[in-house]
Amino acid sequence: MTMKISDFIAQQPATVEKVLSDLPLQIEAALPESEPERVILIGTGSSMNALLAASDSFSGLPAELALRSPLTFLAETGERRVAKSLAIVLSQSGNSSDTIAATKQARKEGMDVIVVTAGREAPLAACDVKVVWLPVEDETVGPKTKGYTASVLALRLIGMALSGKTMPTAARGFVEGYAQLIETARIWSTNMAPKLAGADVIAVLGQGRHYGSALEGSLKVAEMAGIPSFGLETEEASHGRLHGLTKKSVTIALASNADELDLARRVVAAMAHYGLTGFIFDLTGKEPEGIVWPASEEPTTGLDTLSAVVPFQWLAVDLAAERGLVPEDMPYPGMTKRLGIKVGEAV
Ligand SMILES: O=P(O)(O)OC[C@H]1O[C@](O)(CO)[C@@H](O)[C@@H]1O
Repeated sequence: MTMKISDFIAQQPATVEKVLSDLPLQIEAALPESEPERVILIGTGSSMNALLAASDSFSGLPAELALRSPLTFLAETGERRVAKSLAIVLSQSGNSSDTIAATKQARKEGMDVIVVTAGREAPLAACDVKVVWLPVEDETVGPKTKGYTASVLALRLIGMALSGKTMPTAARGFVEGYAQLIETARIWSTNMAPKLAGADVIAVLGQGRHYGSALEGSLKVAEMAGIPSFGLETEEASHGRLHGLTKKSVTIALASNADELDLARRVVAAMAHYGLTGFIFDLTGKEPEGIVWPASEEPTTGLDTLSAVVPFQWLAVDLAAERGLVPEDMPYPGMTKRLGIKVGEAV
């Protein structure tokens, strides 16, 4: 039986449990012997979004932190060769050509490299690197959902392990709330999709780690439902971008604390004055009505980055259906192959 994206979305609580139980040992075995002076996070597309969503878990390290797309990494020279560098490379498929090239280059320069991937047969894992395996190898569709979730969590665990920390056992309580979120967000999306299917643009705003969530949420909508969609920092959006919206546009602003909520409320209120549609996903509260977010963690472990994207995953599937598209196919089948961005069989 062919698995659908809706199945993968629903499997995410089980994926989170598997990552929490299986990956810490793999990560311990993959860490370099000596402390790195520089950590470079490398990935593209959904994997770049996951790196952005998890990068705060590396910020407490004494090492300098850099985040690079594979092509930017390949084009750079100099500095990174001198310090003891650790490249952490994420590719959910293990088939992205530029990511493979960047990995080979990092090894050629003598860097320690940890690859995070689900692609057991893919060329990336064969690059003489340490590998952390994401337990999502059956997700062979282009638009990833549980692969993204597994990636963010794996990276958070790696960031913590590099700082000598482990995920608090209380984090396991998150899974229950997360399962409830998957269900409530599904119902919310079923109700909302008919109202949003005519949008000319869906903008997703987020600040801090949720800039990554905003990029990922908007990527799902674009690649499954074919609606122009983009992610922006909420702060950036308030500096001119809102003028590019129309009365047919929809903006969703993520907020994960009081400051972000204040900014999101100001943005949405200003938009409403001009008849522009905007609403808020308050990850610590009760907005939008119907979605039950997992209880906020104190102190934060950043697990809300797993929650923030869930309504967008469902919305992308439902909007595709509303527009007569098959989400697994993406609006322009064969695009990846034409772009030449993947090795092997690409959709
Ligand atoms: O994580 P990977 O497998 O390197 O893929 C990166 C990106 O490539 C695509 O498969 C196609 O661009 C995206 O859906 C994905 O986000």
